[in-house]
Amino acid sequence: MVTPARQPVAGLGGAPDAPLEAHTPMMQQWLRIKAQHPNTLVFFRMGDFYELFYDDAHKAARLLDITLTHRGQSAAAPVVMAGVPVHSVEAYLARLIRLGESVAICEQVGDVASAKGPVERQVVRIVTPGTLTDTELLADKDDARLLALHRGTRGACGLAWLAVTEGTLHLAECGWDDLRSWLARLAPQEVLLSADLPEALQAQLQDWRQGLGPMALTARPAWHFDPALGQRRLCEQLQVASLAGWDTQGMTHAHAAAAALLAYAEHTQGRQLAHVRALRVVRPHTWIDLPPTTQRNLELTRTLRGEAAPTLLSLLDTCATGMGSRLLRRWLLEPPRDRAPAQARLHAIGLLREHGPDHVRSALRGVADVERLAARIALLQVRPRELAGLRDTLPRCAALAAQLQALPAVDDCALLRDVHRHLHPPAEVVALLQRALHPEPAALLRDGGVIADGYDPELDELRAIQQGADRYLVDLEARERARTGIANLRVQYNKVHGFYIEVTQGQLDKVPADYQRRQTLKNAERFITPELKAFEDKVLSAQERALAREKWLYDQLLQALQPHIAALAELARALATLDVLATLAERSLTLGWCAPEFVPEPRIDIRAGRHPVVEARLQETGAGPFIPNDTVLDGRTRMQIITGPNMGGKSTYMRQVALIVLLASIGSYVPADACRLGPIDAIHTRIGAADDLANAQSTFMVEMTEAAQILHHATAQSLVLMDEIGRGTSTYDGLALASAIAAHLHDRVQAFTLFATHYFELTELPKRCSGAVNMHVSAVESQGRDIVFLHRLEPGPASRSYGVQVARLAGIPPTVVQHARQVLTQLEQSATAAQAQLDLFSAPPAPPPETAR
Ligand SMILES: Nc1ncnc2c1ncn2[C@@H]1O[C@H](COP(=O)(O)OP(=O)(O)OP(=O)(O)O)[C@@H](O)[C@H]1O
Repeated sequence: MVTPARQPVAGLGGAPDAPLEAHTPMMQQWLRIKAQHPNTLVFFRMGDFYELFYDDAHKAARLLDITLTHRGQSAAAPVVMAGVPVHSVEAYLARLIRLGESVAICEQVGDVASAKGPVERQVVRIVTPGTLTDTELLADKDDARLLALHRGTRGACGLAWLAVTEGTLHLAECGWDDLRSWLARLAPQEVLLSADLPEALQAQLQDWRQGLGPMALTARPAWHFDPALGQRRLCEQLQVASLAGWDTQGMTHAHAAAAALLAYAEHTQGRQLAHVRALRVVRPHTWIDLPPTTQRNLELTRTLRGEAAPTLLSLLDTCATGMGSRLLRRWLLEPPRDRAPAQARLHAIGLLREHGPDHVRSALRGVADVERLAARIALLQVRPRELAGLRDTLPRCAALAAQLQALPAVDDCALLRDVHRHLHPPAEVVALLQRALHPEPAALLRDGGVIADGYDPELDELRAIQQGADRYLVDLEARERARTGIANLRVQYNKVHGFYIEVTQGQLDKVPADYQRRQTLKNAERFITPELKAFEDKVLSAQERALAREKWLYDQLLQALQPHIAALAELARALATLDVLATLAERSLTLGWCAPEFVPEPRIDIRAGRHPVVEARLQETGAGPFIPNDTVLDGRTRMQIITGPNMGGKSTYMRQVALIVLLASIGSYVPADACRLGPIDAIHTRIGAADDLANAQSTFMVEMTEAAQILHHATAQSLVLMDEIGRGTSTYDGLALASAIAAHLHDRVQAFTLFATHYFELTELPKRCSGAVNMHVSAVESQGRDIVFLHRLEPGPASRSYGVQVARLAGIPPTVVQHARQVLTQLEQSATAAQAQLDLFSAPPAPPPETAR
């Protein structure tokens, strides 16, 4: 029995639920394919269009703003459909991917001419936000990262991630509480989770997405997350007998995640990832912690408004290649705690600075994206022109290697030596590409003209037939004119009718008997002769055979390149590393930065430090010079209580310290005259006030949640920035909390702390706390009332806050300002009287007994 047709939203009927047999053969084919891809939009190739049916069509029409139509009947109901033209599919895909959708591309793989019933179709690849490899869909500077998350027992999480275009798998384990930080840092476009992850946790992940940018969540069957399977698949992937070399025994949660990750990546690409041969295990304390709030507040890769510039990354990224830009972003977000890698980078940057990085940078400009190309070759997706780009790039690498070798003292620099070693492209690949590829190949393989002349005798012969055709047709025309006496007889070709001889009306009486009529026009007739027909068959079949031969040769070429994928991936890493090092060298020279020095004892000692982004903006706008400031924090002085007027530069100063610490830790030069830095394990920030309305959290709640996280996680090796904590509530509550938090950070946590506040009462803290000092940003009043910010950090507390003066500058009406002045005077008088009794920094009371909680 046929089940009643579903009524789709737009009122157009559809019958996807009817039994299969009730459908037309083509819709049966679609339904079978759709059943295998229930959560994915199926782009079903029909001639020059990709069509979507039923619910997919409704969804696509809504998301892409394309027309919903219906055509014919299947299972006694009209077939609801929407389509996009094949030639512009990339633009539609890009839109869907940005919206977090996935698309299964289903192509006609059978022979249209010989097919009985609908031509055979297959899903050839699945395009998802986390597995993009297409150059058109993926910006040069962005990675598409796929992460699989496995939640094990007691909140332990296994993570496995990769960028399909990159070739390195990563594994890590963390607690559920730290997961958000990991997600913020790794910024995956797509997260795979087990379908049986409890709903509450799924909801939490959904919530986190609000603050973390676009991140699609894709549920996968629970059995895909199998640790034993993961271990086996990792061994297969890395082509090793055991994972002992990576010391991942015991990382069962990460193995489980890897199983799901690899299965999904292969499922979407339709093949094994032959180019993914490297594994990196990230241990919990490998990187300096940069919680999501820190990444946001310091505007590392995005401004507070979510824009790409001006940020630290946008200031740094003058990389010559997309590979370099992507690596630089990774360096910035993954600063190692171990100082050895930073030392190595600093050494290399120093050398490049000495000899001018410009020649290396100009040699890198225009170099093809070897990293992505290696992946696309491995996935058999690479296009002819991309391969031509690779062919033209490879010889340049050898020239780059020669340039590097010419640098004096390069042999003393381990990192540059390593780069140099990998800058030699496999000679076979260079020779093969130069021989096989046409100097300027067509964009698409199906157009032909991709394989070079002289590479394959059979192809050359087929091409000779086509090229000989022109000569032959001119000869034939001359011969027929002579034979028939028709002077204006013409031999021509069009796509519909093939070759023909055209004779005008007035000459028809001269047409010989062997001319067969093909077409009648208004003023002429078109004919064919047995000779021309035979010629036509030969030429057309030569053309078809040449195209088929080119396709076969191209496939052979890709196969021949497969053994060299690993070498190309190494080459790509070397190019990217060199690009970033040369970029950091250039930046340091252009912006006047210095090399930091690492010391084993606790210390943040910065001379004449600057905020690089604010400084650049001041320079751009011609708004005066940036005033540098010193910072001295060490084993004895661990906390600065910073006071001073609004707009005085407190936030700028605190952020600049954090940015300098971060830059030094990634091995970059820093915006200062000198910088000595001890070990650092985290940068925590509590800055600004942002309502999290989406999560129903008030400004104050957000403030306290962030402060709580810092108090729980910071250690004596952490840098903590606290900007105006407590201002989200009543004055007394705020003051009480701010003083208790400052005391806790000083006494218990002992983190390096920069504590900016408008509560003057907090300037009393250094009297009791020997590790704390008062600092203030200076300002002076000029001409009686106007305030001039000096932006200089000086010892001691600020004498006043100048809030009313700043309000005046901001344009508050004079009567209101005057009123405020009067209120302020009264408040100050009564506060002086009350202050004597208040002891904010008496020792905290004993904690309540355990049972009382
Ligand atoms: N060292 C400096 N040299 C030059 N200009 C500076 C300096 N520091 C800050 N400024 C300028 O002053 C502006 C205000 O600085 P900032 O936001 O750091 O002040 P603030 O003391 O934190 O203010 P508020 O207390 O209102 O948050 C900055 O946008 C910048 O243009």
